[in-house]
Amino acid sequence: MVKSRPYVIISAAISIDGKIATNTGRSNLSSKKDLIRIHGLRKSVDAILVGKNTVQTDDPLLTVRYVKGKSPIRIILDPRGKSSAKSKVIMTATKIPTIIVTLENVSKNDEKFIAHGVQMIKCGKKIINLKKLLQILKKQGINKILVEGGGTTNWYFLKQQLVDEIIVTVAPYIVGGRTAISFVEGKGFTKISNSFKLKKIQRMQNELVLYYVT
Ligand SMILES: NC(=O)C1=CN([C@@H]2O[C@H](COP(=O)(O)OP(=O)(O)OC[C@H]3O[C@@H](n4cnc5c(N)ncnc54)[C@H](O)[C@@H]3O)[C@@H](O)[C@H]2O)C=CC1
Ligand SMILES: Nc1nc(O)c(N)c(N[C@@H]2O[C@H](COP(=O)(O)O)[C@@H](O)[C@H]2O)n1
Repeated sequence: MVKSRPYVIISAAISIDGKIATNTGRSNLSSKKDLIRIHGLRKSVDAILVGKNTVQTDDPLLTVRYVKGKSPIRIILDPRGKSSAKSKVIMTATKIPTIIVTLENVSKNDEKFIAHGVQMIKCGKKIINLKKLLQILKKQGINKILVEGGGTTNWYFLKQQLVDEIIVTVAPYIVGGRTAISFVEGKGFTKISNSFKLKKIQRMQNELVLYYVT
């Protein structure tokens, strides 16, 4: 049965204690070797998706650089369209297709994004309707999406069981701190359920890359 949504992979680097960033937002956890692997993963998907806090904190490019290959479409979940037009991902939108997803009743910031060649998608009234967004993206020919976080975005996808694969690098650091960002933020599950199957383990010096499927 052909799915009406793209295949969704969540990818992240986590500390031994499950954090993806320190309480000051630092997230340089992966080794260069792992970054090369990640850029190979990015090359293999049609789109890469992050939440607006990741754009705000990291000012990422979200491109393929450490290997040869085409950069995927970039998708930012930004319900109120608050991302800065000066962010790298917006400033490079004429070169790499970029989509900003906002809520349906939000349009006052559209112009600043459209001026940079960004495609706007409006989806959802109070929160972005991910099921509807994924159907729209599938219809646009996007068949495989890499969700690169952060923790809140990961929660929204996992809560609605919209994830097919999880690839996490366990990096050899302890981050700690109640306010540091975890791999999955949000309300959290009340029960230990929805287990994932461990498909593969890859050791890279002091890092372990774990591959899970639903
Ligand atoms: N170590 C790693 O692999 C990675 C680390 N990070 C780190 O994670 C941190 C950011 O994570 P978070 O603060 O959790 O934020 P986030 O990057 O997940 O963005 C969350 C925001 O995105 C929007 N959003 C996402 N899904 C939505 C939905 N379904 N409906 C409506 N709005 C939605 C909301 O505005 C929400 O507040 C940064 O410090 C960054 O450095 C980010 C990606 C990867
Ligand atoms: N897998 C992974 N390992 C890390 O150590 C990371 N810090 C991240 N961060 C993600 O990559 C984005 C930066 O990408 P660019 O180098 O700017 O293309 C960052 O925003 C996170 O999404 N990921």
